[in-house]
Amino acid sequence: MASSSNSAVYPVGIGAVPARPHPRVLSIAGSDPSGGAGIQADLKSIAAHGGYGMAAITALTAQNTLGVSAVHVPPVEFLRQQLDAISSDIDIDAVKIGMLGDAAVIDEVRSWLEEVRPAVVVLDPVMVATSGDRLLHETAEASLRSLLPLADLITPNLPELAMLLGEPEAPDWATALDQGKRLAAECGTTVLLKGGHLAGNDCPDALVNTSGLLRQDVIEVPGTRVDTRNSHGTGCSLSSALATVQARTDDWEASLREVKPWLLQALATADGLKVGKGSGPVHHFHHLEPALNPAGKSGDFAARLWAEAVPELEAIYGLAFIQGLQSGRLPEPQFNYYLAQDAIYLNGYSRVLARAGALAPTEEEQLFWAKSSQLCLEVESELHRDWLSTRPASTETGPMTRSYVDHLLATSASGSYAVLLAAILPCYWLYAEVGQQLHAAYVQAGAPSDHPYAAWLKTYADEEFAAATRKAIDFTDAAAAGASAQERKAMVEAFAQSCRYETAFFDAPRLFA
Ligand SMILES: Nc1ncnc2c1ncn2[C@@H]1O[C@H](COP(=O)(O)OP(=O)(O)OP(=O)(O)O)[C@@H](O)[C@H]1O
Ligand SMILES: Cc1ncc(COP(=O)(O)O)c(N)n1
Repeated sequence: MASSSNSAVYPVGIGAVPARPHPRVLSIAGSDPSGGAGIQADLKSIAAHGGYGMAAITALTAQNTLGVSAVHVPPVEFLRQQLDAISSDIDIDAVKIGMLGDAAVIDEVRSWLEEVRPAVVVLDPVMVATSGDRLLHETAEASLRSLLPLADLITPNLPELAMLLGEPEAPDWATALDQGKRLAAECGTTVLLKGGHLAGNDCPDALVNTSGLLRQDVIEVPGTRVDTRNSHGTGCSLSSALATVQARTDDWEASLREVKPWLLQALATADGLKVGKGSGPVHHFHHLEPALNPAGKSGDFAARLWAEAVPELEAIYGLAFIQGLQSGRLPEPQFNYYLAQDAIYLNGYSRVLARAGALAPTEEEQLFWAKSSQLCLEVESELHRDWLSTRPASTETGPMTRSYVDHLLATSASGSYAVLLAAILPCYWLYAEVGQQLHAAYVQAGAPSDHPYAAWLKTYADEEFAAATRKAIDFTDAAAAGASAQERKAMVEAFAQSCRYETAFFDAPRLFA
């Protein structure tokens, strides 16, 4: 199933930075011995994105998940020795700058940056920790402002943004965007606005640059707020991940679209780490566990279904269609066939989702399925408008599409909400998994702009779709909890059948295009 948004076609930036599969990324930041923020978070985040991490320590903190109890800033001469030791030997592809502590440290970093001029510089203007403890001396705020023009990207949270402009904190996102534009124009750089400090369910981020460097002045990437207190170090993790991915893609938008879903999943899985009594760290390496495997978070039943899905997932990765899509060698008629069949499928799927809405036991679920049903139709018309209007492809329903939709319709006629959800789920779950994998592989390969399916592959990093998938999993799990033994057996069968159709659907272009 095609993802719900994000399918705009945009060019990959062609800049001076060559694509590098394993960027050498230096973090210049403070140490958090409890491992959640500072250089410790940066090194994990860089490694999680395939970079080679290095660290020059500006300050030592004594802190844990409850707060900072002491800060020690070593002599700046020693910081300079660390920086020189690295840059005299190693080519640095990207630098992330975090806690600086005081004005002398800022001056030293500025003088080193002016000499070495790394290709990518991301500056996270760390001032106050989540716990409320100061990490930058008050007298150093003016020095920090003067460092901003040396960065390619600045990543302030809303209080930091306000401080850098000398204005009150933005009460809403629209004001924050306005402040971001002014800061970007003032410093001649790109600003990443972060929505973590907003009230409400949304956690958007936005790249802002008013000089024409981006596709448009403001590029917003939406995000749903994860309900967790374990968000220590999100800012550090985000900025170092962006530095790493940017060294590979040379495209801030592509970098943010890759990093944001990763960060949301790191937050969504943070509670499982069980570190400390306060605001614990995020899970940087959640993707080493099956990305959406709910074994920890959801109930046993979803885990059991997942066990059914794994062999199908492996079969999908082995398909010539998927490999061709990834390598770019997929014959175009097959791609066109796939898109046309996807549009037909989505029309049928939308009817089945509407039926789930009709059977749903709670208003929350009813609303979710009704909205999903509508979204399917929107994606169907988007496919026709943006992708199929210029491509020759048959509009006839292919045999696999027909069989898959017939299976879903038959299940929806059974009247069991639980069994219907089990049949619906693979389209979300497998698509989200395959999409994430294909997108990651594309970015890992340096996001080549001459890849014939680049625009399509970019649509796969869709956090909204990943969030909807998690919801669909949770609803299925809850439905299983209230189902009879017989229904649960039927659920496993319906789920397994849909998984097989998912594989067949991806294989159909090879056979029928
Ligand atoms: N609860 C949450 N759910 C989803 N995303 C979040 C949440 N909290 C923060 N984020 C995201 O994390 C990133 C960091 O945002 P935030 O505004 O919290 O920055 P910060 O204050 O510098 O981070 P830190 O908490 O490390 O100090 C952004 O991408 C933001 O959208
Ligand atoms: C060394 C260091 N650097 C940065 C932060 C900010 O992270 P957070 O705002 O999540 O506490 C921190 N607490 N410690």
